[in-house]
Amino acid sequence: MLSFNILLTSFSTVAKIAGVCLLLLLARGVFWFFNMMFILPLLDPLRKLPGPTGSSMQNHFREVTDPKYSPEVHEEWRERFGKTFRFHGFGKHDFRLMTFDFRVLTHVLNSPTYEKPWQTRALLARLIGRGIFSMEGSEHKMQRRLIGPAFTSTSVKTMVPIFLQKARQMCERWDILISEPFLDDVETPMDPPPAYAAVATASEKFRGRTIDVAHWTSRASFDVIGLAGFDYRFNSLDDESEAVYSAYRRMFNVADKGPRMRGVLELYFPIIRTLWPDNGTRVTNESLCIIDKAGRKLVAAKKATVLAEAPDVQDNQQKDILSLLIKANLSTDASKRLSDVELLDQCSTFLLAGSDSVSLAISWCLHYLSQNPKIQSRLRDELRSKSPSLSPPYPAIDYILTEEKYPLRATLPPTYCSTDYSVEEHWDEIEASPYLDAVVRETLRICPPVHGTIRVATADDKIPVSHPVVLQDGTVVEEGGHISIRKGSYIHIPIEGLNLSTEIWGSDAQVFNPDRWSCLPPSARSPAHPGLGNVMTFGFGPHSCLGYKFCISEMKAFLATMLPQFVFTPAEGVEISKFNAILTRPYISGKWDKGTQLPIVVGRYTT
Ligand code: HEM
Repeated sequence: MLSFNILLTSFSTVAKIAGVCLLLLLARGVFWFFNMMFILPLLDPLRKLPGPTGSSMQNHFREVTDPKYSPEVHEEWRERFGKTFRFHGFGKHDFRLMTFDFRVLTHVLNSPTYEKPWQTRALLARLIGRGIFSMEGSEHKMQRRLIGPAFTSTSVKTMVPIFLQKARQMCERWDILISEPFLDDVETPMDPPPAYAAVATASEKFRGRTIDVAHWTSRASFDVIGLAGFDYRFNSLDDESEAVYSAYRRMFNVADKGPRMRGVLELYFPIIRTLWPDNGTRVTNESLCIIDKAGRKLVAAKKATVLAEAPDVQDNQQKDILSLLIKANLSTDASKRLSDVELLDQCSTFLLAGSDSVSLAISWCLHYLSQNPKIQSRLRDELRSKSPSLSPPYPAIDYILTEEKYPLRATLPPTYCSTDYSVEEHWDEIEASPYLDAVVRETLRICPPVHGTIRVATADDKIPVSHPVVLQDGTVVEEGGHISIRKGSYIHIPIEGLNLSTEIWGSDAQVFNPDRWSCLPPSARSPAHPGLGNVMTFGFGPHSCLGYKFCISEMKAFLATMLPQFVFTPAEGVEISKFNAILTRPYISGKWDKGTQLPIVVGRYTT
């Protein structure tokens, strides 16, 4: 009886303590909520800035991030509130900064006070590990120093044969698709589209087939980064069921659906994934497992090769990015070296950063060319006039990969080996095509695959402005003055908004006009415009895109291979829309559930 009483007393003591703890926890929660909703906003210096309002729980995420609305909304806000203003994040209490003032942007993107928010880094780390994307501070600096040399112009030039070879291979697949007998339920031969009537011979019907170009460029660019990044043959152009490729596709098909409430909850409470995994979590985990296994093998094999190599073998010659990275890693101070896991994370980073982004840029370019037949014809004429090698029937098409010059390419199909034309000559012709350069730049301007990026202030700060900001109370912060921002505030960098700003690009900013690149307005030129290549597409500052040159070269190689051979026209009755989920993707309006798609009629160009 006594022991029962003792038990009862101890139980009631424990219950009391638990009750008090619970109450304290609840009080802490209530205080946190009250503080976040009512006290902190009163003290937030951003509340003084002009900007759009809304009801207490209204957010502006759709206006800021959805490409369906963002181009118009950004322009309207900039005109109404000036270059620097605030909008609402998760509700009226959540003030966020947006700016079109390059002085503000330069400060934010260059200062160590501003970092990528932990939410962005956690989301990326879940998918691609802790690579350079999720690094900040000294760790980031160290990784950038190691990785940077693998992306110089010289290094990228050694990758050109891969770009050209994969572009050729994709064109061959398209050619086969176009040549296949037309089945009633797939496609029928058709009259040439009016803009191309002149190019079809009288006896020949224009042979065109609707091809989902986004699907094919995605496969091609994955193969490219496999070879250029790790000398690994995904071969997804031939077989899209390749294990690592399909694991990536499955994983990103989940992520590409965009943020859902569950995803946001998982970010704050990752335990949900373990306790209550849904189908998306299972698919992601399985995919990560496959990628991890393949990646470990690859890193181990590469490391062994690099270690076995004579130390005097020249860098930047016939080397994939991972080999260059391993070599640089080995020659660095042991305490600063990347571990095998970190090397693996870099591989995943390159796969994410280097495949879909470029494939989308190429796809969007084909979309704009299909809608602008005159621009398309002019580009084709330029490419065909440059060199016989750029005109069908490609007398020297096997020139591209000569084994003695490009031993790395020894792993590629033997059909691409002959010696009658050098890659250098071919590439020089492509590089010396001004209209191609303008088309590529214009595509990257008008449809940047990365729609925007975010930074968070890690300390209270004062940001200099180069354009006056009229505060809510009428006070003016003059040019050269400062606006205050407090620790924890978010800054949205509107990449697309800046690329489409009429103030920078002129009244035709939303028009696809490659000619603008022969006479840029001063506001779009350096030093007024600090972006890489005069656009914001690749950012600038210490976190700017490492793959900028890689991307431009790959795009040029693909367009220079496709355009002389094919004609692109919009698929009839299909309207294409943009969706922003990690990257800006095309889909058929009303059919987002079918995922990324960009159907275009691809016809053979005949003279
Ligand atoms: C159209 C193609 C591409 C676009 C639009 C693009 C865009 C960007 C942007 C905007 C950033 C900066 C993000 C931020 O500041 O928050 C970035 C960073 C980066 N990009 Fe790209 N990128 C492209 C292609 C590539 C390619 C092909 C590679 C590599 C093969 C690559 C590798 C990287 C890396 C490693 C970073 C992180 C740099 C750092 O944090 O120091 N990108 N990219």
